[in-house]
Amino acid sequence: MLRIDGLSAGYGPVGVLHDLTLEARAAQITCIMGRNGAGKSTLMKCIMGLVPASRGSITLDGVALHSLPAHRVPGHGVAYVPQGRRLFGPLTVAENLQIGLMTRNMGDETRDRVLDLFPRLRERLDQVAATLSGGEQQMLAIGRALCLEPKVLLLDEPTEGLQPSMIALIRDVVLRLKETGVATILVEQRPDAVLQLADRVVFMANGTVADCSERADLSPDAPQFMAYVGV
Ligand SMILES: Nc1ncnc2c1ncn2[C@@H]1O[C@H](COP(=O)(O)OP(=O)(O)OP(=O)(O)O)[C@@H](O)[C@H]1O
Repeated sequence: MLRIDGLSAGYGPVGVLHDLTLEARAAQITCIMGRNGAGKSTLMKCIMGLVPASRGSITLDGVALHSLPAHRVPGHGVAYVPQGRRLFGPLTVAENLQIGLMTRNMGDETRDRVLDLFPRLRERLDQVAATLSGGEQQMLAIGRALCLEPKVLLLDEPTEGLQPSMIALIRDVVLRLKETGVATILVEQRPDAVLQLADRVVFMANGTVADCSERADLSPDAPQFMAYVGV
């Protein structure tokens, strides 16, 4: 289980996260919602060690991630698909996947599992990543993350700007990963998607957790959506 306790972090003197506490459990999808600037992406970066914690702790099954250098966090089974995907554009699909595989010394079996989830990538292994469509790039970004066989998967608005069929595909993949025990933290702004996917919904405001609800306790007109997302 990923535990975040009393986390504060920011950029230089600017504080963004304040005394934030949450858990992401294995085989659960934890959705993070909040208005623009609430600190959702900063939280993801902090878990990955890309933004240092100034207070508090982030632990995964007892390992103190907050005291590791950023390049060692993925090795502990935490994979991150940032907003904007950040692929290696000049490299091919196969090379991008290879970089994911090498991070945790995974082999052909893992690669095959990922390509089974995204058959379109299998057809395009030699294509340069920068020439893929937006949806294909997102598949590759998620596929590369899955090449780590992660215990925890961080997805920052993975369906932003995608067409409905691609959104449905990504939703199905996230649900299948849940069945395999992955703890997913999904930043998502659309209540309909959250209500389909989430086990728990964490609403952030001003860099901290303003509300945490079980999905079963939320309906499409739940006041939290209006209060913390404005929809
Ligand atoms: N590199 C940075 N340097 C300084 N301030 C930053 C930096 N990145 C983000 N911030 C600030 O941190 C605050 C939180 O930003 P963050 O991107 O975490 O919010 P968010 O909830 O993900 O927003 P959005 O929904 O718009 O993506 C914002 O006020 C933003 O301006």
